[in-house]
Amino acid sequence: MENSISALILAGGRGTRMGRVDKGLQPFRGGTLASHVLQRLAPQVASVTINANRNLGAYSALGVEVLPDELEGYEGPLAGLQTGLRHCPTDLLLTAPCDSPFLPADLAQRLYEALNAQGADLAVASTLETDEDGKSRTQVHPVFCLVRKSALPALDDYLKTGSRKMDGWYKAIKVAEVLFSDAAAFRNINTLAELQTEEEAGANPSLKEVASCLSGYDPDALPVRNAQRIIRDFIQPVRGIEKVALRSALDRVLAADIVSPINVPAHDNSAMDGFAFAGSQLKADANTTLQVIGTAYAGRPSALKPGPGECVRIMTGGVMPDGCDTVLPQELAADMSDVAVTIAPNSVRTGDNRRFKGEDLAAGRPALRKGKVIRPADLGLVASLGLAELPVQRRLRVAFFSTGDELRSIGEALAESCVYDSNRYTLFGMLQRLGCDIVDMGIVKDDAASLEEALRTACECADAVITSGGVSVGAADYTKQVMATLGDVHFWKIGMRPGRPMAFGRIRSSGHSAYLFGLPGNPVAVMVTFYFFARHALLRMMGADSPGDQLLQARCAKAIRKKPGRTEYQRGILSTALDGTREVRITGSQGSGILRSMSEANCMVVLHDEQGNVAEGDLVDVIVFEGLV
Ligand SMILES: Nc1nc2c(c(=O)[nH]1)N[C@H]1C(S)=C(S)[C@@H](COP(=O)(O)OP(=O)(O)OC[C@H]3O[C@@H](n4cnc5c(N)ncnc54)[C@H](O)[C@@H]3O)O[C@H]1N2
Ligand code: MOO
Ligand SMILES: [Mg+2]
Repeated sequence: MENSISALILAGGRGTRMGRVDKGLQPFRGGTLASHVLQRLAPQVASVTINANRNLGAYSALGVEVLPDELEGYEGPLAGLQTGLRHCPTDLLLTAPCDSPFLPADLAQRLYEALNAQGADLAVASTLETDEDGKSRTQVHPVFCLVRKSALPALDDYLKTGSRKMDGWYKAIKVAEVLFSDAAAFRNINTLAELQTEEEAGANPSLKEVASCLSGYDPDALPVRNAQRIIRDFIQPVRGIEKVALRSALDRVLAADIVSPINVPAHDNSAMDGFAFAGSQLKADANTTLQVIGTAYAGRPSALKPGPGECVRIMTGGVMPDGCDTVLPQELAADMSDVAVTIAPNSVRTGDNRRFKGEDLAAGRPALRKGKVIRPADLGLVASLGLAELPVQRRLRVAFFSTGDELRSIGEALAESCVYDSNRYTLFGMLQRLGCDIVDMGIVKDDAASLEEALRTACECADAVITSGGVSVGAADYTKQVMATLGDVHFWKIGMRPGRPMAFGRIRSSGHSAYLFGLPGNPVAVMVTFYFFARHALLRMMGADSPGDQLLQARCAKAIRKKPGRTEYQRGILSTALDGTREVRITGSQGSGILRSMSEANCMVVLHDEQGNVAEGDLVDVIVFEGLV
């Protein structure tokens, strides 16, 4: 379908209601209105063109073709459509105005289906609107349409009559109307005040708005990648920067670019203990003998300036004397004494063994980028710049508790049919490793009042709240009910194993808000949902660059059974086989209550949605638990 449709963004208006500004170029949520429309349309069609009558260069900068109206004088959207159809590279043209950044992700698909089903020339979107007196009526949105290129002659004829009304033209062609359920997706931004309001709302979009960016969002059958995408788009980084002493910055997130105040190294210097000289003196086919005029030590400035036929004895790190560009390591000398050195042909080339000023870090250039999680090498790098402190993002505060009447804490007697609470300990470990400030709220009984109180307290004291248990369909679970009353929370069934049920959203209490991760109760499911959803989200909240999950491939030592249609995270042991290749085997039983499978593992085997059974010897993706840094 996509191949037969190209899209046209209508940006050719005067922007009268916006004070004659160029609407499409108004800044909006980190881009412009037009760039948001482009982002929404591009995945739905083969190519996108913009119809604009001014600032053509600024529109071209979006990387698409820009066409002005062929009719002169800002003649409205039909003039844009005429130009678009004339140049349309496909049989079908989809249009949308430049001020509708929320347009549906399935606009092309739905219009296309209706166009074909009804054998129409044009399919147009409509929605149900409620009047002030409470009555519903259909609102047609003529600028959101899919038109056959073959309708161009009819449009040319209509425009020749002098008429310019979108729907006036419909009399000459066959039109299909398509009812969309989400009226909000078609809203356009007409005034600067509306733009401002939307900009502010955009800082905190609702989960529904974020989820609507994905076509076919179904909370009861959500692929892992879609859940990850919604979480990523919904989460906003927290604000707050502190300055800490260099050593305390380890594992923290850098809050600003660090620009090098100096060159490292500060001077050209020698990489070897040996003799420094001008390489132009080297003879190609005979020995070169140079007189030694003195010694340059590391850290001791010298004014030595060898002339023709001269060199300087130099130590590693010693500043290269004026006029020298080459160092002969002393062990390569054909002959040497305190006063002279002899260099055989081809034992060194001009420029060898010289380290350049600023080759590690150049003054004025960023040495480290904002968002980096500081590692040991970074501490050393910052030290080499002579900086004693670093600006880092404040630590995230994460509150968590376990839910379930069957849970007991360490130290309590284990009554019949009860289990000790292990989830708070795995969560503690995972959060500690991420560098969060932790608020452990213990075990909360499965009754509505206790759960509400716990969620409110957590929300008021933390940036994120993590709970475990009670998100499935069990009869004694109040967790979901209470979560739903406290904010914008969705309950998902994710296409994965373990970790199918999960709650995600944002809760509010007494003017505070916090992101909520309602993880499933099973101990392995808690860890898997933490690693593949909560962890990325928390890193994003911290403002950290997160490269995503780093997958390696390993040969499967034994066949694994796997159903296509869901992502499985099996616990594995990665090792090096006798032939030196990487090999992985599964840690026994993979039940989501078997925490031992996690403890014995050193990696996670990721079996993707589309993957089926894995045969012995097949390559599979794995994520290792521990890295070097
Ligand atoms: N009819 C259905 N039943 C279940 C479904 C389903 O789709 N339909 N999903 C299953 C899956 S998958 C999971 S995971 C669990 C999730 O259930 P809950 O989030 O409601 O969790 P609970 O019922 O409270 O607990 C599940 C299990 O885990 C043990 N648990 C809970 N918390 C802890 C803890 N802190 N430490 C140790 N163990 C804990 C709890 O005792 C239960 O055995 O639902 C399935 N059922
Ligand atoms: O999420 Mo559940 O642990 O898959 O069994
Ligand atoms: Mg349950």
